[in-house]
Amino acid sequence: MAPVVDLAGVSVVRGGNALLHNVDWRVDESDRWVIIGPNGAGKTTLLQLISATIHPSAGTVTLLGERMGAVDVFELRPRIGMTSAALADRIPRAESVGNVVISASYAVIGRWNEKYDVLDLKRAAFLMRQLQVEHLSKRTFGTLSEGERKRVQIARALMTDPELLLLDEPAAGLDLAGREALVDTLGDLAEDESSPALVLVTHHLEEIPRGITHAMLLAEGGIVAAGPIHEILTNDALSATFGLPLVVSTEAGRWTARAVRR
Ligand SMILES: Nc1ncnc2c1ncn2[C@@H]1O[C@H](COP(=O)(O)OP(=O)(O)OP(=O)(O)O)[C@@H](O)[C@H]1O
Repeated sequence: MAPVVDLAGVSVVRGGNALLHNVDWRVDESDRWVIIGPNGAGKTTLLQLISATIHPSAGTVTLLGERMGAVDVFELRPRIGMTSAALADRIPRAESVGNVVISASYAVIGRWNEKYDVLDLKRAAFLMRQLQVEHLSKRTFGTLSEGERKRVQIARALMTDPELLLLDEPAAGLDLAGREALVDTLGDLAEDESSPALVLVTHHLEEIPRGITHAMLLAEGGIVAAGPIHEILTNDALSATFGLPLVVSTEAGRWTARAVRR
């Protein structure tokens, strides 16, 4: 089976600075990855690469078996689902939740004059049920809480039945109860074998859901460590990534990190 993501010797340079340098990385179909790193590490740049949004300055990026530069990105993008704060900002606040979700099948935000078939309507209803927002389908996006908006965005990202799902800081800005509820839903998604390959970016180990199989630690545009999560999230590797002594612990599939008291 071809990898879902295959990066070889990838660098991204802007204004003479290497935002990413010499990144080699492979994501397989059954993988669920978390990418962790401090502000400015290059996490968003990496997601832009693997969502076919930007091209590398050097190296090769192969997504879903298609090499970037040799494929029409407009054919590739519907095969990749993504949520991020930047995409959320583009959703019209007056649009209904049902329309926000279903309009992804036409790669537009919000409904215009498209005709949806029964399968589209059924899939949108199924996803709203899965993300527990079915009762909100007639509400406008602008009236939702932050936690409800995150769930609607994930349902929208899954609408095209993508082969790769990218979640950029899905739990950012949620209160404790909202975070725990969303992380639990993401755990169900990650543990479901029928889910697409998953790549989730976060700053906080507490936001890693159950079912995540792999971790990448990123700092200053380079990979500090990447591989099976229990081999990667060690005190030493995490301390090196964030530049301070940290202790990592794990219980019942969840992770925490705290600074060592001097
Ligand atoms: N177009 C650009 N030109 C120059 N520098 C850029 C450009 N875009 C991003 N950068 C810089 O590249 C670095 C990596 O940015 P990126 O957004 O990928 O980091 P990040 O890990 O997602 O950070 P955060 O956790 O704060 O969101 C940052 O220092 C940023 O200022």
